[in-house]
Amino acid sequence: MYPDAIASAAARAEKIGIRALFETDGNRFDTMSFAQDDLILDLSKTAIDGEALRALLAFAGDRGVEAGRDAMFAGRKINETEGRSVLHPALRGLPEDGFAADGRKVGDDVESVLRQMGDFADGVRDGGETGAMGHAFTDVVNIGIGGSDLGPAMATLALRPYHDGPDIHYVSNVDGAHLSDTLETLDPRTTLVIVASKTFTTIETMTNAATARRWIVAALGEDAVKHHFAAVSTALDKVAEFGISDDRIFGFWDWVGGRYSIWSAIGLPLAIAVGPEGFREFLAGAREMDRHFLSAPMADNLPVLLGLAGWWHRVAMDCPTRAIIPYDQRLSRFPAYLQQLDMESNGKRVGRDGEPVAISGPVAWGEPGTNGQHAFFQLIHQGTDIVPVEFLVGANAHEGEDMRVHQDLLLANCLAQSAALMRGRTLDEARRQLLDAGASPEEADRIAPHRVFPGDRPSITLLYATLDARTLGRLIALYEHRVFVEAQLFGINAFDQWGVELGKELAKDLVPVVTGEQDAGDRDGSTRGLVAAIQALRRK
Ligand SMILES: O=P(O)(O)OC[C@H]1O[C@](O)(CO)[C@@H](O)[C@@H]1O
Repeated sequence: MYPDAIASAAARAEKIGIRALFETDGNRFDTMSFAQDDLILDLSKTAIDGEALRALLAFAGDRGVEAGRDAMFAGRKINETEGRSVLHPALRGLPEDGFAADGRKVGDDVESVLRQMGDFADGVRDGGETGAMGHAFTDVVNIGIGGSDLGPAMATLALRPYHDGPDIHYVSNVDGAHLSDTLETLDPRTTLVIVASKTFTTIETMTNAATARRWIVAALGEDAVKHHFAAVSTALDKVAEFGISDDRIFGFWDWVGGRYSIWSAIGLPLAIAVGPEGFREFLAGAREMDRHFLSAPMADNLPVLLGLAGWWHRVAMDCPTRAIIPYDQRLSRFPAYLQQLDMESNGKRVGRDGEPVAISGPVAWGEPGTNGQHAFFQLIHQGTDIVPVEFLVGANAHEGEDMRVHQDLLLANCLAQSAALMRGRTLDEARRQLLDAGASPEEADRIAPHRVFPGDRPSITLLYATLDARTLGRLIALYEHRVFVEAQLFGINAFDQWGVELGKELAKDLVPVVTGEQDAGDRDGSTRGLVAAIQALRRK
């Protein structure tokens, strides 16, 4: 499945452990941390040693990571099951980058939508764009799901210190509670609704959009729809049917995957929040990472190294999950965003050739630190499964000097967690500590095993100066490319998502059963039983 050199590096890693690597080389950070400008990737607290890294880099070469990357940037149709190019980097490119799909340059189209977004965002922000009764917009509701929600919602929260536009609300769930709880607080006269859907067919989004439309029409009349709605989609014909006026329709292209679309017009709510210039800085940050991915040698290339470390933990170390723990409250939606990016991309059971793969991408999960410490870190430190942790932390906070203690504590906690995971606490150390605290030898023997931390638990730290638009752009692009690198190593297509289809089909089929128009027929016994129970409970 993978070269002997990696297998022997993995066996050596199991035997030696991470703590011993630091004992033999106290300067390990110097050789195992890497940087793109002020963004630092620390791999030193993994079991990857120099030899393992060389073997992994050679494996990346064998798996055609560079060739695959070049094919993606050249606009080749690497999403073979959907017959599409994968060109999200073009959305943050400059004209001189020369991105092209189907042999046609795309830079002018991208720039023209960006200008349209910028003009509209400025209008919403300065009151030039108004509602049907001439009021400026105080609130924007983005209706979308998956890639049409998670990216802009995560980024709007992340860039809160730069948010000087109207309030932005995100509604994704078809559960009526989501829309109802949001609209309840808003005034239709001052609310703009953005319907964001690549396909403009997603049932959750279309249902929420129709309800929001009724809310606007009930308050302001049918004619208000054209003033209070905007749409982002690749399906311009379907948007027009909804009654949205042409100048409020923002297009993008089939070479942009939903979970890679934050850089497109899907980012419109973010542009309204932080302004078009802030949005351009965000794009520029991502482009910086693209250029780094394209030009840095493999051995210094952050997306390649992060991808190799991810693959190493998943395959060579056999860890089924990874935790993403931002020590940055404003990145609290980053783990959820990465779940779609990572698992919708690399959760595949067959490779590009249609043959089963032995292992695909890991489960990604997480919560911000320090909250996670008081919830699930117990398992990460002492449970029987190894969970590689990815810490993200900024050296600087946006809060003033009077709150400096918060950032100091945050940083100290982040560093403490990765150090504790790496070094652990031996039985002897635990026993000694108990004795020093006054325990009797019998008591120390009894309690010490519970206070042992095995250590040698891997973590990766991503350190940045400050969470601003440029850095957020770099971080997201880094993870996008990491997912791509891992897909190359697994041999799978990261850009389709057939695994979401079956549930959608069955849900459509079950609607008349739930409404009682059809009976459950010959569906499975559990579904029949649950439908009967729902109907009984609904009558109560
Ligand atoms: O933007 P759309 O077309 O509404 O799709 C929303 C999401 O649904 C999915 O297709 C999966 O259900 C995602 O890939 C996508 O981001």
